[in-house]
Amino acid sequence: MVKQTIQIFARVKPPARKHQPGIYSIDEDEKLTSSLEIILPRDLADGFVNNKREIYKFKFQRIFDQDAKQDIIFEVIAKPVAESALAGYNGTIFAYGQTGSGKTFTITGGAERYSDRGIIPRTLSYIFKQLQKDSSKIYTTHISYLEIYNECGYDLLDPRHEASSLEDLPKVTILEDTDQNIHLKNLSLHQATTEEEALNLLFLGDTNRMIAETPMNQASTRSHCIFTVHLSSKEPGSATVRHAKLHLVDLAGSERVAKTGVGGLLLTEAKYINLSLHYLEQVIIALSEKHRSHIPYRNSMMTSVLRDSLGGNCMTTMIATLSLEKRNIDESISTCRFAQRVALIKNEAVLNEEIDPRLTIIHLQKEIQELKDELAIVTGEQRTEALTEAEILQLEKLITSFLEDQDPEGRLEVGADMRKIHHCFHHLKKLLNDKKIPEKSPVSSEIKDQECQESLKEEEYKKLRDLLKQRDNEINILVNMLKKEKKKTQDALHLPSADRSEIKLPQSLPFPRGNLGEKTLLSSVPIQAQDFSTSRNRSSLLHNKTGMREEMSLGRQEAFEIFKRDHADSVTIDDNKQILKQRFSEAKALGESINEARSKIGHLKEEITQRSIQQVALGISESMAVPSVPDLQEEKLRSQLEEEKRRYKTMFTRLKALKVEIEHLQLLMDKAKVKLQKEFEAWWAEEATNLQANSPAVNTPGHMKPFPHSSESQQDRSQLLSNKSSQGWKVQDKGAGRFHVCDGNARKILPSPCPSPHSREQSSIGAQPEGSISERPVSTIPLTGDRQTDSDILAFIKARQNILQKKCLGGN
Ligand SMILES: Nc1ncnc2c1ncn2[C@@H]1O[C@H](COP(=O)(O)OP(=O)(O)OP(=O)(O)O)[C@@H](O)[C@H]1O
Repeated sequence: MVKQTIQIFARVKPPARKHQPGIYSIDEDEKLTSSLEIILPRDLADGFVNNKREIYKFKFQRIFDQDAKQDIIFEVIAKPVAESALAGYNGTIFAYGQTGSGKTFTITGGAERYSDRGIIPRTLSYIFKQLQKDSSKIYTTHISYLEIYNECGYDLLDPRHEASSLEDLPKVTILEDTDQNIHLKNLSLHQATTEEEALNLLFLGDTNRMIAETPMNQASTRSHCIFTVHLSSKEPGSATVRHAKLHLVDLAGSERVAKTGVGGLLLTEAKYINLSLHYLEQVIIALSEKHRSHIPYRNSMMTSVLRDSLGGNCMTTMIATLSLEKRNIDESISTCRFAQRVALIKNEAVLNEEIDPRLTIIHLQKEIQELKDELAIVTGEQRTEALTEAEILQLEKLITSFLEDQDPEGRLEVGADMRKIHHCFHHLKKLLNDKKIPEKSPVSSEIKDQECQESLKEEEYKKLRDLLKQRDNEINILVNMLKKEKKKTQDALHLPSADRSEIKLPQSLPFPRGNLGEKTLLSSVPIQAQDFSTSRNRSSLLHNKTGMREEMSLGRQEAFEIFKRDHADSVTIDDNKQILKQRFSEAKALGESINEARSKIGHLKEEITQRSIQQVALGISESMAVPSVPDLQEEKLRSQLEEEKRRYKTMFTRLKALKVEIEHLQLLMDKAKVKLQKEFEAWWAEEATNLQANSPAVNTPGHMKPFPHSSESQQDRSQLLSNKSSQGWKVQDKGAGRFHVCDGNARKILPSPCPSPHSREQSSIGAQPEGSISERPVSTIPLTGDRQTDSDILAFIKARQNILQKKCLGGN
């Protein structure tokens, strides 16, 4: 059992703008703890005489200032917890702080750089590396990802749904058994056998979380998320299984409702969050008070789920995230106060061991059989019929292996069958006698002579056999040499290409099939154009998750292209693309070097073997003894071989690290794509609604006739799609479901490149000089009367026009 108080750490977020100096200071001098001093500037508004406290001092295990990087946070905070989880103890790391103070950044990581990955991906990476190293145990790893929003739990790892809102995800409920253990109904557990699989699960959960959030529900801010790694370990053959859970928790923003000044749904949410954080605080207060018998865990879902982490069987660590800007001072002080209380809580972590029921059953069955056999001997209920041939053969085999067994403790297991026991004794007696008779019995001279002659014959026979063996070897060596010479001649004479490629291709690859190694090493196709198999999975996941239509209408596609190009995140995406390209080419180059090293190793090995064969051949032809130590040349070859192996290993390790980095970058890019798509869809829907509102002709029920599928109308449609001239469009009611589209209306729905209100305003005003487009010829555009299709058609026109306008402006 390990008794430990909850460890508390603080992390200060870098300010958005340079903040006022002297707001806080960190004192690292004190042994084992650091202290944070928050200095509250005296406000003249409070009058000259005020007794408001000015300096607040808080102690933490360690305080990470603004420049602390993610790797240090992992090393100091998360690694020890991950280590104890691997040893079989439950662990929890939770981040607490106001909105925007860096909780998600610390727990999950930033979305821009690989180096920004947070505690979860780094912990997964660490755990899987350790599992690979430890072959003394059998490990199984499962992942779950729970989101708690407004006191309801949701399973973020539900693969069946195309979640477009949180309510689409399965609801998780709490069940309590008679021993007061908490069980989460509907929370799925997914086995992850590799780091990659675990990261994909994290990605799936984060994507579900992102997609399910709407502007009214910024889930990341208003929900609690618990990512859990469930580890089980067992020594081979042992019936004892150890279970450990590692919770990585991103709590909702801790700000007070009064300060946020919200109403409506947001107020309800804020109340829930505040309520659940209030209950968390109550639990913590109760735990920090001595002699409190009742701890109000059941008041909220979060405290119920984290019951073991707070005052229970768990090694728990809290990270107080602080945004120490002047306007956030009050919130920061309350976060620190909360942390000070948390630091008083003592947990008692125990190893969670249980006996594997399957193994227990096997043991019990064996015991029952042994007892039955014993009983049969005691009661004399023995079988009397003779042993069969097969049984005798089996027994003799058992006896032979028993006699050959070097283990003095080894047992001859024949069960409680008296017939078998008797047979074993007889057989052993026979063996013993057969061995002893020649030693003990008087030997006649005649027999001795005979034996002597026999042993002479034996010797001669042995000599001849050795000679034959030697000749065989010589023949083999010569045949091999001949083969090699023949091959060389064939190579020189240009073998057919298929044979050559066979020789060139490496026999084995640094990575299993379908992985980076294969593609990097073997293909001549540029590496950028390729994708990992996992990434293919991800992209289908992306489609599933966004509900992205496989084929967008042309107009929508064009609008999306413009939207994407001008989106604020496009710089990050482009940067990441560049980094990804670099990493790909580095991986490709490394793959090639690895291949070279591999073939060099092969050549060196072959040269060494060749040399040895030559030595042997020389020895045979000149009747010389083969030297027992390698000559200088061979030694040189061997040291070159060692050097090449070292180089290979270094490159291989780097390639593995690159693979992980590439996959992470791909995840980041996929996430950015999902976000972009989501924002585009929202913007598109909004524009379509505006368009419907601004286009009375389309709204008038009398004109909403379905689009007739006549050849004429199809011609109109194809005319629209094939019209590549720079025309403006305006919608005019022409009756019978037909509309004229010209510039006036179309300009109202121009896709704004960036969905900010400011840019939308700009786009609705239009950058085109007045009259330059509206004077252009009016064309007939057939609208279908279907809201979605019509807005697609109109948006297509607008997107085209936007491009044309840009072209015009560029031309001017
Ligand atoms: N230590 C840091 N270094 C660099 N950027 C950071 C750091 N901490 C936070 N940020 C950035 O600050 C912004 C807000 O951080 P984050 O989303 O992690 O806050 P949060 O506390 O999780 O907020 P919420 O409660 O809304 O979820 C993000 O853009 C993040 O990248």
